[in-house]
Amino acid sequence: MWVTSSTELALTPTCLALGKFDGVHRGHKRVIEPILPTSQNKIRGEWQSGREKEISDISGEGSFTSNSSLSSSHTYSTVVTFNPHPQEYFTGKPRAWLTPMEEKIEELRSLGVEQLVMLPFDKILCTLSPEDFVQRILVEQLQAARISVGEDFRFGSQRRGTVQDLQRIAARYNIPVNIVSLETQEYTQMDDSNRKERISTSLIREVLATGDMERANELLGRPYALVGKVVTGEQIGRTIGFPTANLQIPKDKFLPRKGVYAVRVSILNDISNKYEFHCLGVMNIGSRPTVNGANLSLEVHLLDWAGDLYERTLRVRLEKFLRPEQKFSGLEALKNQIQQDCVNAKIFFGSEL
Ligand SMILES: Cc1cc2nc3c(=O)[nH]c(=O)nc-3n(C[C@H](O)[C@H](O)[C@H](O)COP(=O)(O)O)c2cc1C
Ligand SMILES: Nc1ncnc2c1ncn2[C@@H]1O[C@H](COP(=O)(O)OP(=O)(O)OP(=O)(O)O)[C@@H](O)[C@H]1O
Repeated sequence: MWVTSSTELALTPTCLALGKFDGVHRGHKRVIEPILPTSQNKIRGEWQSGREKEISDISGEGSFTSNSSLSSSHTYSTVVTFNPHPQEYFTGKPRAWLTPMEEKIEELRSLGVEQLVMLPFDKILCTLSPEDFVQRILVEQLQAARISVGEDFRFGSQRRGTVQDLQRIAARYNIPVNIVSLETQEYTQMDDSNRKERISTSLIREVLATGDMERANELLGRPYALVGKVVTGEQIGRTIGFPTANLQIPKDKFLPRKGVYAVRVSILNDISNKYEFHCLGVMNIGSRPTVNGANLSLEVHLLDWAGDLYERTLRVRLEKFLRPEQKFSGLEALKNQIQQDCVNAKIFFGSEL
C-alpha cells in the first residue's frame, strides 16, 4: 500500500473513502468496501487486470508497505484521512488511537486498500469551504473518479458540508458519491430492553474504558489488539512461577480498562511478516502495586508455554476482562491469584484447550 501525506505524491486517479477511520471498525469497512478493486469491478465492469506494472521505484515522502502490482492506468482505491486528527488540532491535546499509524496501515492493507493519503490538517485545510475542498483536493489533486462516505460524514470549514452537499458538488464534475447507511449494533441495556447503537470510534473507546471486551470486539468486528515488541522487565515473574513478556507498544495507543485479561497471543515471523504460533494467555495492564511498580506495564503470561520471547513482536488480542488489578500483601498471594487467573482464562476459552 502506498502511504503519503502529500497530494502531489498521491497515485491518481482515485476512488476515495473519506473520514478519520480510527479503529477501522465495521462501519468504516462498509464505507471502504465500495472503493475496493473487487467492488469497482462490479460497479464499472472495467477493472483492468492486464498491462500491470510493478511500482516500486517511487521516491519522496511516501512509502510502500509491501510490493504492489498495479496497473498504470488504474483507479487507486484510496482512503483519505486527516493528520493530525481534527480534534487534536483544535484542542492541542495529543490523542490516543485505537489504531496508531502502523496498525491502521496494516488493517487497511489487509482490506485491499491500495493507498492511504493523510491530508495535513492545518489552517488552510480547515478553512476550505465545502466547494473548495471538493474542487481543489478531491478533483484537482486526487482526481477522484468515485467517492464513498458514511451518511453522517461532514466536511469543509466548520463541518458545514453534508453528504448531500458532497453529492451535489461532486455531480458538477460527474463524480458519483456512495452514501453508506450507518452500521449499527443491537445492544441489550441494563433493564433488558434492546437498543440499536451506531458504531463509532467514540463509542468503542467508551466501551473499552469499561473493559467490556465482548461488546468492544463486536463493534470493531475483530478483537482489540495490543501490538509491540517484548522488552526486559524486572524478572520477578519467573521467580513466582509466572514468567511474563513485557510489551512495548506505541505511545499513542489507546488502552482499555486497567486489569487482567484472557488473551490470544500470536508471534510475528520477521521473515514472512505474518503472525504465527497462536497461543492463549493472561495479560495484566497496570502498575503492579504489589511490587511497588511505578510505571504502567503490559505483561502477558502464555499458558502452558516456556521459551524466549525477547525482541519478538507479539500481537495480543484482548478477549475477556477477568478482574481489576489489586495490591496483594505479598508475592505468594499474587502468585495464588495469577494461578486462579490462568484457571479462569482456561474456563473462558473452554473447548479450545
Ligand atoms: C495475569 C497477571 C495478573 C497480574 N495481577 C497483578 C495484580 O493484581 N497486582 C499486581 O500488583 N501485579 C499484578 N501482576 C503483575 C505482577 O506483579 C508482575 O507480573 C510481577 O511483578 C513480575 O513482573 P516482572 O517479571 O516484569 O518483574 C499480574 C501479572 C499477570 C501476568
Ligand atoms: N457506523 C457507521 N456506518 C457507516 N459509516 C460510518 C460509520 N461510522 C463512521 N462511518 C463513516 O466512515 C467514515 C470515517 O468515519 P470517522 O472515523 O470519521 O467517524 P467515526 O467512526 O464515527 O468516529 P468518531 O466517533 O470519532 O466520529 C466517514 O465517512 C463516516 O461517515
